[in-house]
Amino acid sequence: MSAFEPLIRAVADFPKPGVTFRDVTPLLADAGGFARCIDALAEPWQGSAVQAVCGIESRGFIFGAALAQKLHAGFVPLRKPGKLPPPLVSVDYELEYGSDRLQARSDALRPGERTLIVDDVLATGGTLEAARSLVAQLGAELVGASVLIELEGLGGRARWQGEAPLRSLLRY
Ligand SMILES: O=P(O)(O)OC[C@H]1O[C@H](OP(=O)(O)OP(=O)(O)O)[C@H](O)[C@@H]1O
Ligand SMILES: Nc1ncnc2[nH]cnc12
Repeated sequence: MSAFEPLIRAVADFPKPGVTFRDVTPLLADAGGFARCIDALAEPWQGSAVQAVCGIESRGFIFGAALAQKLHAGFVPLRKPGKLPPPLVSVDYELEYGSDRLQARSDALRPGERTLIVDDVLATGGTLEAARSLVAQLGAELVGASVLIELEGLGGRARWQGEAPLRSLLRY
């Protein structure tokens, strides 16, 4: 078991019956655990010359911003609708419990900018695939994606398209 796995709380039947919610707030509240988690997320990308980290609203902002600092990269928020002013690029996607839209400023990434996508959880993979599509629309170079938690039963990895590696620290 990893050092920070005990800091993730499993909550049955949240936010709806049948879903086991993986709550990362105890991990965030633990200074040492959170620091070790960011170190572990950063480790595979240390030699990859990452220039921008895209974090997905909202829990992906927390891990993505800390990871961007660790990798000496900029941070780009990929946001839910109605949060960013135009001009924007947008992608619609399906969630484990609903549907949503992800947006970025149309000049958020430079063409060819070496970009890493970060989120807390990979479930059905719709969110991460939407983020990949936004990065492609912006003309950046996708280095890869990292998530803290991969829910293996939900098929998210199979939806991930292209050559860029997808890494997860914990799998359930
Ligand atoms: O792989 P998927 O099935 O697409 O699901 C994963 C996404 O679901 C959660 O986000 P949520 O929309 O609940 O937002 P939050 O981070 O604001 O809580 C999680 O933070 C991921 O972004
Ligand atoms: N089971 C889950 N736990 C936490 N975040 C999630 N996002 C999508 N599915 C989730």
